[in-house]
Amino acid sequence: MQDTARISVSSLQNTLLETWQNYYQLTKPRIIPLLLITTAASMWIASEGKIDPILLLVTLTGGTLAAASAQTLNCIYDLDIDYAMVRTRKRPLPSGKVQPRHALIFALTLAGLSFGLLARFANLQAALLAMMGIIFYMVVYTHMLKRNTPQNIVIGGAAGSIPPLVGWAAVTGELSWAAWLLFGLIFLWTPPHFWALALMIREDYASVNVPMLPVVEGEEATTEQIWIYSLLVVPVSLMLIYPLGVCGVVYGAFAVVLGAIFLQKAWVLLKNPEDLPLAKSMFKYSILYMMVLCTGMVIDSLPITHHMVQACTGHLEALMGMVLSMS
Ligand code: HEM
Ligand SMILES: CC(C)=CCC/C(C)=C/CC/C(C)=C/COP(=O)(O)OP(=O)(O)O
Repeated sequence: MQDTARISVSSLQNTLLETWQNYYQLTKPRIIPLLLITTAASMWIASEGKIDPILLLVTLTGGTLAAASAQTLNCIYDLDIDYAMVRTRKRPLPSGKVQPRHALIFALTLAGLSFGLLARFANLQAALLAMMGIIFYMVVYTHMLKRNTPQNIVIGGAAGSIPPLVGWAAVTGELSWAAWLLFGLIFLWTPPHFWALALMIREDYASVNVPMLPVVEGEEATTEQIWIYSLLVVPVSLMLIYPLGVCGVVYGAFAVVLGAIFLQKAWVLLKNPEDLPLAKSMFKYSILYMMVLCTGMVIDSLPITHHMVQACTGHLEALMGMVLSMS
């Protein structure tokens, strides 16, 4: 009797774990951490390094729920092409592990929880922006653009640029030029990020008639576009320092070094458009770039960083004074 009970408890545990894993995978969980890093960086800048930990927790939780809802809705809408593409056919919906109706209830519940959490414990602006992210991603990118134009991810990239707006609004209740610059930075970063990947999986997209740029215009045109957007990303990343003045020299060092590597990779890819390992390297670096750049924003915003920079500046001025007095 006891053995039977033990077996049924164990099988129930396994079933629950498997169900959790299936719904977890529906949310495309590996993408969400970078969305949250851009949100957190925005919050640290907006709060000038003195962030409220509860507000940070609430906003990142609300952002996670919203992104999870958006990605689940995207999986429901794209069930047909996800089933056909090699890269996506093992996802929970095309593989039949989760039913679309249950996924829809899951996604709408996540969106409701996100809105409630952000509206109650952050503010209405952050909650509405998170919902805007879901709606823009689903209506503009997934429904209107993805299957119809090679500019799909350029315009649709605005969805993935909304998280820092949510973070900024959560801290300040409004959207300043700096918030929109962070939006613009991710907006311009998205094409190099995704088109480098799309170069590697263009046959997959061609098999389901999704007009990604490499499918429609080929590798050369795609690597040219990656180069052009990369040339825009780097100066825009420096605009946080000048003219906006919300980041300082520490962030500047991150932005210059990371940006130089970004441009170098984009340039080499431009000269070798059919080199898929280079495309893979560019895709992976695009993620590292955004991750470390946002880390630089956070470090730069900390009060201790400002004190250290001021101390160094003071020592440098004293040294310069000594050198000048000796000459
Ligand atoms: C329209 C805009 C975007 C498109 C079309 C896009 C597309 C993709 C695709 C297809 C993948 C491969 C995922 C997989 O096969 O499971 C991917 C990976 C990834 N994306 Fe993007 N992406 C976009 C914007 C963003 C944004 C805004 C971020 C974060 C700020 C982001 C972060 C990531 C990360 C971290 C990965 C790696 C996930 C992994 O390691 O498997 N993406 N992206
Ligand atoms: C505030 C808020 C919730 C904003 C939304 C942020 C968000 C979910 C961005 C997703 C960007 C992305 C990875 C798109 C890929 O979709 P795809 O359909 O091209 O990818 P797939 O082919 O791998 O399914």
